[in-house]
Amino acid sequence: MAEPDILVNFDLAPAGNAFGASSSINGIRGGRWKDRFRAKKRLQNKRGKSSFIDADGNQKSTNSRSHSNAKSDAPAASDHDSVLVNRSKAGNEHGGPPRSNYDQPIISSIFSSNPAPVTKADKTENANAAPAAPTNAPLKDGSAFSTMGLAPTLASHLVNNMNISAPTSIQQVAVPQLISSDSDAFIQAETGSGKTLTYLLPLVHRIYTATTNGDKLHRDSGCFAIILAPTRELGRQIYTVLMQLLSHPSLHWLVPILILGGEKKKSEKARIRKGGNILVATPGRLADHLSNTTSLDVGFVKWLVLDEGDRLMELGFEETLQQILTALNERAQKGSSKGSLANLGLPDRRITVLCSATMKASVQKLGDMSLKDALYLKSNQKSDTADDGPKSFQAPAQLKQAYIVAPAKLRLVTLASILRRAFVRKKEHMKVIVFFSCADSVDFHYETFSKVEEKEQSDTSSDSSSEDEEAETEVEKEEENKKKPKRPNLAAKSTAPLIDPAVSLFKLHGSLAQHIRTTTLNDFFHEKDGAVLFCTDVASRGLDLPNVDLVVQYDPPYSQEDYIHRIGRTARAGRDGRALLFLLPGCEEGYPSQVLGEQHLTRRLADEVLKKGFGNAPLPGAAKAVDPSWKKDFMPKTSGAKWEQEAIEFHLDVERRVLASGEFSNLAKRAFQSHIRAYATHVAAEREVFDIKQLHLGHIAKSFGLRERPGDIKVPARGKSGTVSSTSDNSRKASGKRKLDSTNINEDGAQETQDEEELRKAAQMMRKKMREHMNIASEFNIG
Ligand SMILES: Nc1ncnc2c1ncn2[C@@H]1O[C@H](COP(=O)(O)OP(=O)(O)OP(=O)(O)O)[C@@H](O)[C@H]1O
Repeated sequence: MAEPDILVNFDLAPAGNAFGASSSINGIRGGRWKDRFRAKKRLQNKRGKSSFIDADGNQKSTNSRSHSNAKSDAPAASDHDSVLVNRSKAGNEHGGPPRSNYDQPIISSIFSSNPAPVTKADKTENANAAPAAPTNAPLKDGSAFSTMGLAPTLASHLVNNMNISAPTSIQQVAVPQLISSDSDAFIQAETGSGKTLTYLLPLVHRIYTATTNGDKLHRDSGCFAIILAPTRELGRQIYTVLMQLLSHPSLHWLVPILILGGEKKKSEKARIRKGGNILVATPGRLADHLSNTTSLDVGFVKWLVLDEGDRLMELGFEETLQQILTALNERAQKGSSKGSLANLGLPDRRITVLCSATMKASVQKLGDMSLKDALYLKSNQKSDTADDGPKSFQAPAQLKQAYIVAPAKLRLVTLASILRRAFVRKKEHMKVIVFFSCADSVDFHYETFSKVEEKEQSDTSSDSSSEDEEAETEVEKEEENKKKPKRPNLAAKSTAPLIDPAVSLFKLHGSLAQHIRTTTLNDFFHEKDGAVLFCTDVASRGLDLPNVDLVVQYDPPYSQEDYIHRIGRTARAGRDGRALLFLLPGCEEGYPSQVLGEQHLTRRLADEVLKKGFGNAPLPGAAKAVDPSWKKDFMPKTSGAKWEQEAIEFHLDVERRVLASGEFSNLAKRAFQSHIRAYATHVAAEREVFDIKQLHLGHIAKSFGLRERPGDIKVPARGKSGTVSSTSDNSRKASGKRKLDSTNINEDGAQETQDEEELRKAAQMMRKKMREHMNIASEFNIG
């Protein structure tokens, strides 16, 4: 059938604009506009012609079989970088429109009409300057764990079995204090400075020495410590470090328990019944067990650690934390059913330790709620460049921070260029993390860069707990697992031919089922070849992933604290690392000075980055979008630079995939919509820099491979296949809440804490912006 399905993706202006006459198309008169149009298409097909739409929105026609006529029909080579593409070269991977429609050429114009940066790069900056001396590394001044008051067994266990020979600065300051004092404490130190061991070592030391002071304790003696983490991933990581610490034979009686949202409650209950001495938990699930699990004995709890304090507050755990504190106070007054543990050398009162790399109002509020006469413990190590004034946050000095001002339409190709370059010199063990503002955008970009045909099975259902009958005990669970067929590898993992075929691509966000999140992180952690992780902020806090050399913030963070935590996934424990932030030309260029002030960021030039990424060999696994013979006649006369042409081809290939596949197109539309919504939720203090009114929605849509006018983008309703609603309809329904990774937030029992009023205003602004664009012609108003 010659139905021109492709045109449903374009906003056609009234027929008169598109075809030169409102009542006659190619001399065909009368009847409905659609019928005339179909007749015209039939005529064209008979003549062996196909049509294309140029970047200025004009319908053109040319002979697709004979190149001799091509020049006369084609648009004159324009000063902008449009290119004619024969889409028949591409496969129809997702069951898109019929192939005949796919043969129509399209135009791309990513290098035209881009706003120029409003600020100039500082010529004196040298991005290749040697990094400063590390500020979060183990000390090299002869400091040793054995001289810090730690039990010799523990100190030698660290050196001999955990390969940790010298303390970091914060460990040197805080461990002796926490061993000798019963005061509450607030530990503030840079990302990757070893805060986990800083609070674990003193409490394990004190429980260990208590066993040598009096009666032997055992797993049933009660819970001595609770460690709360804001995310399940972080909870699991803390638990792993704790297990390593307790793997010494003299400590094997000390049993840790992990209880997390998203895990089976019944098996957790069984573990709690068996007894455990140190509990690592997410707040929502702990509150649940405190209310419903009678065997959870917290009458003895002597330590409460609140890791990533600000994040705990941000995710809306304030009320839950208050409940937990109240429950712990009540149970402490009642005492434990196991009797008294007096005179064992454990603290008389419960010590609360609050931990964070950043200090902001929410941490102070949590401190007010939970701490009493607390010690403020911070690292002694100063960076060569920083002054001594109080800091709300600071990045490790050796971390090289940079930003790039990339126009919206060039964002995708710039990202491709950066990722490709990242693996040129080294692949082994090299890892990159790319942060996006929302789960939909992660999904879209993951799909864009993935090798679609060979993608491994990935399950995106959001709840894993309902899929199996819950096992009563660990033993029963084991038995059940043996009977079950082996699960395929469920990691959200793929290969990345558009970066490098040897590189693996992973994705992580809160809408993935818990078992996929866990497997994905685990696989990324152990990946020996090059690997890239596309993720939301679910991976920004506390995660300790080895060999992360580069952190890219493709979407800027929601606050300066998020910035610090995101870049803190690299340059850990004294290692080198690089961080790159994407900004749009215009008001966003103020971000480094207006928001990050204390940090020093060098500027990288978008052109230079693109040249490096696209100037050499074509992307290894990329399908070639442009038929060379067409290219000869129609490749635009821009600067003629190879890198520009390669970048255009890369982008066209993505646009082509969007046009060809309903599924991929829906992914792109959802991602675009969620991206805009997310943009509207930047904190009020930063809204001058992230001003939604300045966004060019058409250009943003382009970076998602979309060619429609933003107002015409029909975003499919989630879960109701076949039903679509326009972006503007959906945005009308938008709550405006920053609930971008909802599973992560809600399953753990957190509520929104963002100022409702502030968010409502943001949503209003976003809706206004969308309405404005409904009626404004842009380059997407084709026809
Ligand atoms: N004394 C030490 N010597 C060498 N490596 C260490 C030392 N202490 C901790 N590490 C390692 O440093 C890395 C970072 O530790 P950790 O995750 O505790 O940092 P953090 O300060 O909590 O970071 P974040 O603020 O990002 O959560 C881990 O891989 C850990 O094993």
